[in-house]
Amino acid sequence: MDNLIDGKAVAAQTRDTVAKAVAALPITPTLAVVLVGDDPASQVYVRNKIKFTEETGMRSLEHRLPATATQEEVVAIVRALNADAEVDGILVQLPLPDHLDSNAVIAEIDPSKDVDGLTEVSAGRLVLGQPGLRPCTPTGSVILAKAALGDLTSKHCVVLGRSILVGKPAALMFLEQNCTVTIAHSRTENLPVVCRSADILVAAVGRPKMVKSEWVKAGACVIDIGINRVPSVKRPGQFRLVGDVDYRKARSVAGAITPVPGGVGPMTIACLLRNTVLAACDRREIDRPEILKI
Ligand SMILES: Nc1nc2c(c(=O)[nH]1)N[C@@H](CN(C=O)c1ccc(C(=O)N[C@@H](CCC(=O)O)C(=O)O)cc1)CN2
Repeated sequence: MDNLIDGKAVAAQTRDTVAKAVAALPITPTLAVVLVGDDPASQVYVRNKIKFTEETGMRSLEHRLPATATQEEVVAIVRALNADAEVDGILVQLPLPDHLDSNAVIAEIDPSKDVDGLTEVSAGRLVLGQPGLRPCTPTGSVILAKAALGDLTSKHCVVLGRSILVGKPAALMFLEQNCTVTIAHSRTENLPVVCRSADILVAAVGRPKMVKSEWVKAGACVIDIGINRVPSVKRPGQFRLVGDVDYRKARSVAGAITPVPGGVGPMTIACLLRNTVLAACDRREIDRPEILKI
């Protein structure tokens, strides 16, 4: 059954489009990445962010701080990057070590360089329907849904999850695509019934395989944002990645579905690159490249 939405392939296409947009610009956008501590997954993500930034023709700067870094030290780096006219985008890799206040660090980022779309200004622009920098994972989810369905106008989109980082912005971004949006969550009554009413079901709850195949309407498009590490049965002592959807069974019901891994995850980095170009254009009063429109 060919109903898999290939996030790796769409991410590669998105990076190609970003590279074309960069090649046509009169400037070279610069992304600064801040990594605090030595979380192994964060190190991999940051390595890939830097690699793809450079592969798409942009410049990257990397700032690494030890896990013992103080709030003041992290904030000082962000402030220095805010003041550096060469820097177009600032990304602070999350999660930060527990003793640091992530919200306070994010609040320091100059909104014009907020390529993660996480500052209050970016969130406010999204709510108000104003142009701005949208969060990367929700953007990737919209691009994948469009890759499967084309125009999303009038589709009923159910977003399962209401986190500030993913669920809420995803709901608003599907609304921007003229979907009729329902936000569902752990206290929603008849959750399976609500989910089964969706043309597009976006799962962002962070609970492994919570969404069962019976929750999926026949032919629906399922976007699984969950990336959960669970113990591997085949390889004791090791972990494997699963989404929020029971993929194997849901795949036989859905019209289109993203896998985990290989679905929304790779789009997160591709959309970060896209945001870096958009931030560079906005800051330098260059029109946003038409080919980067969603
Ligand atoms: N500042 C940010 N921090 C974090 C973000 C973010 O968007 N901004 N998101 C995640 C981590 N993340 C990017 O930073 C990210 C997560 C997952 C993937 C990805 O491609 N996942 C693969 C599987 C990779 C694996 O084997 O572990 C997949 O799903 O196929 C890319 C980026 C939290 N922090």
